[in-house]
Amino acid sequence: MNIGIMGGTFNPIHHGHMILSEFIREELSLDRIIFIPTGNPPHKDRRQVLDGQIRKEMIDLAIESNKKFFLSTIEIDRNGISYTIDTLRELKSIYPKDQLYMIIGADSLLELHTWKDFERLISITSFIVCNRYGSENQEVIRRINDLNHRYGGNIIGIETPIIDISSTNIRQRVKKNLSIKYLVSESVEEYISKNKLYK
Ligand SMILES: Nc1ncnc2c1ncn2[C@@H]1O[C@H](COP(=O)(O)OP(=O)(O)OP(=O)(O)O)[C@@H](O)[C@H]1O
Ligand SMILES: O=C(O)c1ccc[n+]([C@@H]2O[C@H](COP(=O)([O-])O)[C@@H](O)[C@H]2O)c1
Repeated sequence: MNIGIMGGTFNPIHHGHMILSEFIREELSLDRIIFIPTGNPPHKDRRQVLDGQIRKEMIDLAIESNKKFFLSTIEIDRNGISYTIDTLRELKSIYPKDQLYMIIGADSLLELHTWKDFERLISITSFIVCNRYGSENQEVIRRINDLNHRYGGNIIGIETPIIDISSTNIRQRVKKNLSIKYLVSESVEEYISKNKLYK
């Protein structure tokens, strides 16, 4: 199987994540996409991040209608900070015969050199990079070529639609009592409202 791994804080999951995952799945003929919410995210202020169980429940709701979308709680279930190198090692032992592709946005690519064991990570992982509003295309291409050349990486840039949605913006809108309709699924919108999240 060809499997896309969509890792993220998902605080909350939004239509940017969903549209890009489906786009990449189709473009690369992937058999499935596995969403992996971070337990304790390495590069984010934990005080701003909702409990893993709540973020997981929102992902469950959002992906319910797509049979090719799956959720894994390996990072939430693991103690300590969720490093991608550990997650990929675990996934490779679960899926030894399958091809794994780690999907990231261009903003994450520009920070990749700060990730744990990044040289090793790049040499053992195929990355798919999506365009992101605010990340300059030429810089992204230059960075991909440089990492592939210097570290023997297999980083592939894909021309994806630019979708200017972020979890940060959604949290800010909820706080200001502004609508988040069409930014997240209806089920996630209801869940956020019912549980008074991000107030
Ligand atoms: N609109 C988007 N376009 C392209 N990539 C995205 C988009 N939203 C998220 N991503 C990518 O999805 C992955 C997980 O993102 P994450 O859950 O942190 O969402 P976010 O919207 O970036 O959150 P926050 O605003 O809280 O930083 C990251 O690799 C990120 O670059
Ligand atoms: O392994 C690391 O050091 C590392 C540092 C920053 C981010 N990541 C991963 O990158 C993915 C997107 O992260 P984020 O913070 O944008 O939600 C998610 O799977 C994180 O676990 C991983």
